[in-house]
Amino acid sequence: YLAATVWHRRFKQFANFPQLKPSLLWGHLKLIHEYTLKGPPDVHYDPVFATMAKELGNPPVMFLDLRPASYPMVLVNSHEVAEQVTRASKMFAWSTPKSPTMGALVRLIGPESVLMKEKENWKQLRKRFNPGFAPQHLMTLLPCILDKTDIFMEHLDRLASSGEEFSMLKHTINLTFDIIGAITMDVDFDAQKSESSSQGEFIRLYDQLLKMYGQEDSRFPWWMSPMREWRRYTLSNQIDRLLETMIRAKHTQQQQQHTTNGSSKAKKPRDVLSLSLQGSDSLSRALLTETRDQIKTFLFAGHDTTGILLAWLFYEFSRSPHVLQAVRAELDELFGPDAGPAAVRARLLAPGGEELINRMRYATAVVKEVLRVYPPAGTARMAPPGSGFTVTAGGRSYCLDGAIIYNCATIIQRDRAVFGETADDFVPERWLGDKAGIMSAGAEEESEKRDEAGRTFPPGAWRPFERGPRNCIGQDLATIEARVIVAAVARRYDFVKVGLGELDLNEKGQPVENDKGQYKVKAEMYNTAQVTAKPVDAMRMKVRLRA
Ligand code: HEM
Repeated sequence: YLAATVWHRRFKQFANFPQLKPSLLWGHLKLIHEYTLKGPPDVHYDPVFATMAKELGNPPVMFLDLRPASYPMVLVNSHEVAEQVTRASKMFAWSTPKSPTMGALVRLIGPESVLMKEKENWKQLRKRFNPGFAPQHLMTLLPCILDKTDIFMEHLDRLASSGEEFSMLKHTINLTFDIIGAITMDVDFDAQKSESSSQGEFIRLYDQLLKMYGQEDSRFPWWMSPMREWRRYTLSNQIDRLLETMIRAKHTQQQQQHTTNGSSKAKKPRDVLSLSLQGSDSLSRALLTETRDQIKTFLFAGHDTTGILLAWLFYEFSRSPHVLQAVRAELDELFGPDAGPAAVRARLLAPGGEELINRMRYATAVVKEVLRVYPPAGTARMAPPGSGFTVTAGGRSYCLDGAIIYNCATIIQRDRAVFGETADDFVPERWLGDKAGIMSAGAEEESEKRDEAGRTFPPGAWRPFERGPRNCIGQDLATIEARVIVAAVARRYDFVKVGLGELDLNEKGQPVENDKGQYKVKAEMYNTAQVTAKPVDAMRMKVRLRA
């Protein structure tokens, strides 16, 4: 009976899906391992899956049997199927439920996190926190983003004068952590303090917790390494206590302001936490836990992905001379010839400054292209077994019940059928045909995108923030942040990659352009998996002050 069951599950249950031949004992795990060994051993699993899918002729969905290590998985390679998974349907009013594998993140984001909640519970949370991420509100936070960017530039100035090599990702992640801390809680976490000894207790603990989520740490389930799980648990608990103290203090402060000043006179708080606590006279245990876990989620989701976006963006500046030139020309036109931080700040904070961000058309296209080529995150869903959740692709129907459904943004956003021959290349110009709402990734009613050559892109083909009701709450924040930082930084520094991705100079020591207008590099950079997809060497770079 056992043998028949295993045989059925392995070879019959998902037999109608395109797939490479599984092994009876290891399903596709052995094959994934073999394909991984064809490239660098620490490469992210997305390119490995992409190679496997290519072998099958790039089907819209591909089955990967991860049993006994995990659930069986359906890899979604087509934007049409991805849309069916993430849109609201009769069966799932707020799109297909999240995958139980999200539970691996529980110590980072908390059990009550909006990322993991479903149905009404999720809807209430999203409603409660949405106002803090509305674009008009975010624009009022420009001074805060600029303050933190100034500190980032102080570091870059110092590194430029010393000529040292450094990790760009570490710096961008510290910058985005400081920004998200200020925006969500109005707290200065001092993540950008150069001496780690002078950083606060919170950053120290948080840093330790993040370090426990490396590629190796996440490869095996918790019961195979109970000590690691225990350490995560204790660190997470310590972080929870600190956050709870901060939330209580904020609540008390709000209550006091309310009684002493009267609501009309009091300076209106702008941070996400204060906005979400408004109208809550008492802070019950349940409200405290719920709020703590959302703040924890925002801190994690809001810094890691945006830091990665910036690191890849500066990498592209280092090897795509025409892109950097076009960004600088646009900034000269919009912000005037003075590229100094004070001048950029003054222009952004003057009346009409916010409008400038929306007019950064080329820089916006660059951000969009970075997110297309190097998406930091994706979504994994699962329809309950027996629910009959079915998608159609290429005239065939596939029932996805009981399998992890992984929308693989790396594959979807490099689809040749959509992006043509240049699908793998970095070409920001493809987005210049977009109308004003270039960043409106989540707007379902959006019309098709058009590139300069008049080619159209279906809106679902660009999904770094995912789409549908469960799309990213912080997408406007991330893209506003990125554009403000580009405005401040792009004309001040030249970026030089060192190590992997270093330029391949000619005998005269000059960079050489390839036929795509990019400098040739000695070896290609790639992503590794550390919860999200991160540049493998944490983006080793040098910067030079521009002459
Ligand atoms: C470049 C930056 C970012 C990228 C690429 C990104 C990507 C994503 C993706 C793919 C999802 C869907 C996850 C899933 O379905 O499991 C998501 C959800 C989410 N993101 Fe982001 N994100 C970014 C920035 C931010 C920022 C700045 C915040 C700020 C708080 C944030 C907060 C969230 C939250 C709370 C969710 C869950 C939304 C829900 O389930 O209702 N993200 N993000």
